[in-house]
Amino acid sequence: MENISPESYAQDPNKPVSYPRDPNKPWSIADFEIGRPLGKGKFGRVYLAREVKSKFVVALKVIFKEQIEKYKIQHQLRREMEIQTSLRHPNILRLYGWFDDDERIFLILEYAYGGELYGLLRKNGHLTEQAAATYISSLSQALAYCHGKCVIHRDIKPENLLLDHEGRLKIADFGWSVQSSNKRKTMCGTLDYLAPEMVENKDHDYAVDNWTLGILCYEFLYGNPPFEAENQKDTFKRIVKIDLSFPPTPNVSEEANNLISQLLVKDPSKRLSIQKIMEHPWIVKNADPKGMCLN
Ligand SMILES: CCc1cccc(CC)c1NC(=O)n1cc2c(c1)/C(=N\C(=O)c1ccc(N3CCN(C)CC3)cc1)N=N2
Repeated sequence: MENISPESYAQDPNKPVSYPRDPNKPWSIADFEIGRPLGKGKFGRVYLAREVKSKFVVALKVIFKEQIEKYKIQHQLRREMEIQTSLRHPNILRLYGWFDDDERIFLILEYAYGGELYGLLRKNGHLTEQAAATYISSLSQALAYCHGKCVIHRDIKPENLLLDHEGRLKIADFGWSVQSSNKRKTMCGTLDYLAPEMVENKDHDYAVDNWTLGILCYEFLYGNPPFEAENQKDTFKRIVKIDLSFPPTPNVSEEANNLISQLLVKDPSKRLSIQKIMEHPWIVKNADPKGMCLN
């Protein structure tokens, strides 16, 4: 199923199936034609797939049950599925449903044609201020929506950000997200993106996602995360010290650095709120209101 017709990308991610389906009949692998592998993570692989009857294109994430047992991620996976199924936002990848067989669990995910934002960042080295501001604005809107539903993502990094066929950002992989009631203390995500209160294993709340927006904005514009170091220990030290510097870079404005400096603040209560991010002059001036960014 290699060359899927481009018009199928125009499929509406919120209307996955257009024919009446027996809600009690669970999906099975027989309902899908499997295409090329799209990517692989620690716990599974993702394949391009198409639902046979409706021809609706999806991404099918396959996770082996023995891996779930081996890494003891039952709770994390269940939380990811409950959270991502319940979220409906243009910048959050849809989880339409799931099914399983003896060995595997299958997640039926929205297909993001553009692939990982990470790929774009690596290819171009850095993003334009327009692209960076558009993605930070989209992320802010998605996070405002999540925080409104008491969900903290906690693991926003370029590898978990996908692009659809119109260059619209989609947050994927809610594997580390939590309902904010139970503030977990487990370390999660690579250190580069962790806020001080997380690396210092303190209680953390929504403001960790605001911190991460600062990290991402810096990385989008400068091509690497701000506290990158030779090893985790040094990254750790740089984060807790807020050892932040802006190399003089053409095409990166002072307003961008101003926004980043108001997010990478040690005291979580002093970080710019999501609302204030969306009203920041650099965002207002550079972000595409439709959230689309065809580089
Ligand atoms: C198992 C894989 C995995 C592990 C961990 C976290 C995540 C979330 C990102 C994932 N991926 C995941 O869940 N994914 C859910 C997905 C998904 C991944 C996806 N698309 C792609 O991965 C993709 C990759 C390259 C692509 N290209 C076409 C255009 N070319 C110019 C470049 C290549 C086009 C699409 N759509 N829904």
